[in-house]
Amino acid sequence: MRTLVLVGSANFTYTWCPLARRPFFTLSVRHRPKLKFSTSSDKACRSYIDEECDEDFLPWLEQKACTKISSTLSIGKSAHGRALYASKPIQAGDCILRVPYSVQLAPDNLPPEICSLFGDEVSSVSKVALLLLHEQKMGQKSEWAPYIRRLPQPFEMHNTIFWSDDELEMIRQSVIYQETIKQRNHIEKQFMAIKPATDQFPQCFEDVSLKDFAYAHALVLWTRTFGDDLFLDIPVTSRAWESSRGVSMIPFADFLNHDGTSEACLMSHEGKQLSEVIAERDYSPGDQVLISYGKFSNSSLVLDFGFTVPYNIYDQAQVELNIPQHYHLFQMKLELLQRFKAPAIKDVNEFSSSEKLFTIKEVKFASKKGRGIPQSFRAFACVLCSNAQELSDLESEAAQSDGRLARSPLKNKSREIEAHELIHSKITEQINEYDACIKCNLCVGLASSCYNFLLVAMYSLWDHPPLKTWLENML
Ligand SMILES: C[S@@+](CC[C@H](N)C(=O)[O-])C[C@H]1O[C@@H](n2cnc3c(N)ncnc32)[C@H](O)[C@@H]1O
Repeated sequence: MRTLVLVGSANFTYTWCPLARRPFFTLSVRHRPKLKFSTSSDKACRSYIDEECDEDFLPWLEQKACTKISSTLSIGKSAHGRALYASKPIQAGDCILRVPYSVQLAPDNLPPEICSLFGDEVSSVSKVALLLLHEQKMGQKSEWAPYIRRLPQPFEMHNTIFWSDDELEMIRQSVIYQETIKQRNHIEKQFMAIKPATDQFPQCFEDVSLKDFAYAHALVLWTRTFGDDLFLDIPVTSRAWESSRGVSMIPFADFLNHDGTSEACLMSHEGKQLSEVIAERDYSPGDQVLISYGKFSNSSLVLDFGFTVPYNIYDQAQVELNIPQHYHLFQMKLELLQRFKAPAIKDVNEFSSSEKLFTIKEVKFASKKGRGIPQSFRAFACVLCSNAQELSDLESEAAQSDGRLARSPLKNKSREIEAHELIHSKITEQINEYDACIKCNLCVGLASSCYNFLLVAMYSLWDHPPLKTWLENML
């Protein structure tokens, strides 16, 4: 088994925008934590505290909000940057923080005279990104200065859009590569769309380059839609969450780090006009409080947040299966697959869907839950391996049942085995590609997590009883 290494710890460079490097948030001075070496009994649980941040940030925010935001959390330093720690005992069910909408940064905070110049093509993410740039330009005069100067510096962000071309080359065979290129193109288009408006306000946006905008945009990002009154705030990238006001940055709450296994998350109450976190377990003073940003695979995490986690239960891999033109009965197979297309299954980690791209994810052995090898993947392979008579049998069987191909095992067992051998060879091919990445010793975290879930997916084939012995011999 391979060792997992966090991608976020690698030393990435920024070569996407060939522009002069300068700090994005010029106000930003990330202070080293002043560690307390108290002789009192609270020494152990206060040594993590970031005094500079803890002593003035929350009082400033509470004064601005005219309400208490948290009485049980302190701002501290962790291996993953700033973090929130329990400063008092917390019990499961306690509300640990409440941030009113009035102190969240949303598109409607942007001056209306600027906002009115934007067309529909300018996303709310871009508007919040511009708001950050605007506040940054105002420096100490900004009413958000204490927040703005604590936002990460470019060198602290490892989202794949900031990877160099060489670094991206290492993940060329992964979907993250295409998604990264898509994100870069999207940001460039958004930058072109806002430019005519920002050019009219040189006092606010003079010298704002594509690179500056890209960093601000990466701090905010993609939107999702939610229900009515109470809903989950899903972070749309490293610091922003979505609410009815659109994408918003939620000061203080955005010091919370991610644990994919945590049940706690940031929730928004439309009625109460606030976002809050309820503790899902007890905490002792000094414990770091983590929430889940969502059910994200490592691919999603590295793309949108710039980090991966060592063992990610939401990891999945996408494997492509094509019908080569020279294949026996090519046209017939193509038509059959198009006519009986499996319904698209979408989830938060699926970047792009194609009838030829199949998502495989980990299955739970004991309960036999989980999707493992998707039925549509097996069906595709069955069609590829079938002769004319078998294709016609598959067609009438699908027409008579729920319209899905190859729902039951093929009558010809050796044909079924052949289909699974095809799946096996495709997965092996992909494992070998990732293996090449691992050997290059640069993209270890990402590649090895893909390797693990591909292996697990192969094990899921064991659920097909006739193939169990064959697979046992193979593995
Ligand atoms: C919402 S912010 C959390 C506060 C952040 N640590 C800070 O210094 O301000 C999200 C960022 O924190 C870092 N982060 C959060 N959870 C992490 C984890 N489990 N592993 C590594 N980095 C993490 C990543 O850089 C991520 O983009």
